[in-house]
Amino acid sequence: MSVHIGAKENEIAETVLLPGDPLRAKYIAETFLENATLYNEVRNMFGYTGTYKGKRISVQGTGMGVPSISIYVNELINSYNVQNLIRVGTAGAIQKDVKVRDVILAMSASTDSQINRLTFGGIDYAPTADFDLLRKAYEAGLTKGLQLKAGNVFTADHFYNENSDLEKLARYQILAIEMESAALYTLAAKFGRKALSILTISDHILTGEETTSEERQTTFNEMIEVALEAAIQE
Ligand SMILES: O=P(O)(O)O[C@H]1O[C@H](CO)[C@@H](O)[C@H]1O
Ligand SMILES: O=c1cc[nH]c(=O)[nH]1
Repeated sequence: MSVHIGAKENEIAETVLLPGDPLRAKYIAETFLENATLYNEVRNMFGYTGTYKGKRISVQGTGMGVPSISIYVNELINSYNVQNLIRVGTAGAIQKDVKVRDVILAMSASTDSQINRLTFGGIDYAPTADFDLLRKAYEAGLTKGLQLKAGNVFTADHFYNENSDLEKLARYQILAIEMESAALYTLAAKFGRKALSILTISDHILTGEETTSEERQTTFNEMIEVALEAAIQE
């Protein structure tokens, strides 16, 4: 096992879905995976492995924010040799034409996190999704009759931030705000793995419209199905 994941060697599949909320991991395993077994309960950050349409898939909660997801992604890659990492998260929209319950694909992730500044010094590194996974997810969406939006998201260190200039971010075409993708993409690049964030809009920061916490924990099935359909092609 690794420091934060209690799985034995080979108990985690090479493709892993990554929700922030561990109860969303439980919901995904119980609703979509066959023969799912729980491999991690450390810190209640549930992780399961099962099969989807015959392909072995895992789902691991990551917690909220860059430091937390960074721990799980590092350990999944370095201790369990995970190859494909697909975040299935929620985000707050800041564009008028991005609506609550829309599913978006994060092509890239801008951030106010210091983590890449600490890594790269003066360089503004651009965390980017794996194109092949992005293409597969987009096509899975088309097959389901969804025209998924793809673009730049903002990975924020704050959930509550009175200083952020959302109008400016919107003007520069940021679609939505969340808290993990920049770290996921940077770590996947560092270790030569494939990563993608698929995000359901849980609330609209401009209009105040929001989903319930129960919905964030469960449902959002379109996002999960798109992720699983992309995952089984890996
Ligand atoms: O729903 P998850 O995947 O946790 O994602 C979003 O929700 C949390 C904030 O409520 C942050 O982790 C943010 O990125
Ligand atoms: O990080 C997040 C996630 C959902 N909604 C937000 O406003 N921020």
